[in-house]
Amino acid sequence: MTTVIDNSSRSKLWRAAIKLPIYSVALIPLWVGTTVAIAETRNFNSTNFLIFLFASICIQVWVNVSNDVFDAETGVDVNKLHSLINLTGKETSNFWLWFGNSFLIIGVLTTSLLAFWQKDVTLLILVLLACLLGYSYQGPPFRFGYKGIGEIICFITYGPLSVSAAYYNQNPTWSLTALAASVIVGLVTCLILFCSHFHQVEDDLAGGKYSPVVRLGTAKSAQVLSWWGYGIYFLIAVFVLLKIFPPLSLLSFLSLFYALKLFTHVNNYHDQPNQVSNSKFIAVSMYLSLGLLLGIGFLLPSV
Ligand SMILES: C/C(=C\COP(=O)(O)OP(=O)(O)O)CCC[C@H](C)CCC[C@H](C)CCCC(C)C
Ligand SMILES: O=C(O)C1=CC(=O)c2ccccc2C1=O
Repeated sequence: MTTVIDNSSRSKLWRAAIKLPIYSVALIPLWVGTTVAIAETRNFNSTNFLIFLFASICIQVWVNVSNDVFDAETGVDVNKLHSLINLTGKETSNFWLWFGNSFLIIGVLTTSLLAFWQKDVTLLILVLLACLLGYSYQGPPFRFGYKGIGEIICFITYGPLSVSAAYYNQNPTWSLTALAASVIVGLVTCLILFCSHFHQVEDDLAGGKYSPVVRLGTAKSAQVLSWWGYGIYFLIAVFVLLKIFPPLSLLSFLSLFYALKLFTHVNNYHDQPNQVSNSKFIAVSMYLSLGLLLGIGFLLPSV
């Protein structure tokens, strides 16, 4: 059977393929790491911030484009109409691979330039480590995301590695507050990835991808999601009690509005792919509001 796609559906598919909301994962670690550094040093290097933001966005383009290329090879994306490869044809795979790789090269070169100016390779090492782990999530021969350990990689890369890199880019040393904040950012980022698996169980199983949701089943995964989410707020409260975070970090609790919406939605529709497919975007709203408010909580006491 041939699926006929009209122009307006096609432009919707292209918008979905570009995944604009997902680019928040390149912004929030940078925002949180930078606000902790500003709170501790009362200095802000806007040039370093903007250059690293540019590098992070380039690297995120590579993550997204190469994911579609690698997933087309295993067949897990056969029903994902907004995969770049399904939109433009299998023969364009090599083009997209190199399109993505050029963004990776630009991102790494830009980070190298920053490291060169700072006369310190730490930033570059952190970013290279994140990229290597990012590749191992989706690229051959590793494809760790297919083995159900993608969430761990996601936590390390978008949490401790990215937030520490952003902090180090402003203040070349280590900080307990930045490390604690990176744990929070990492845990919320994994929550987005976890939510993205609910509607893909059938295709993932067929393509040999054993995501945590495939392994646990959707009902148990929905419960895990709620515990995981509440655990994040509990951890923020613990960091405040231990005085690692300022009391104003509790502003991030306002994001509970999206968190509760997410937990209810996924618990109601975990086994209905059409209904649960938007949970990833509710998770992005929770992530964005939590991350932005956490950063504001760090900044306000130093204003
Ligand atoms: C592409 C990713 C998830 C989507 O995967 P999946 O194929 O399961 O879902 P779809 O079928 O819906 O597409 C993201 C994977 C991210 C990876 C675990 C880690 C990447 C790390 C980056 C290189 C870190 C960037 C650091 C920068 C911000 C300094
Ligand atoms: O396309 C996706 O589903 C995701 C892409 C992506 O880059 C990312 C990064 C960090 C956490 C989750 C996700 C996705 O879910």
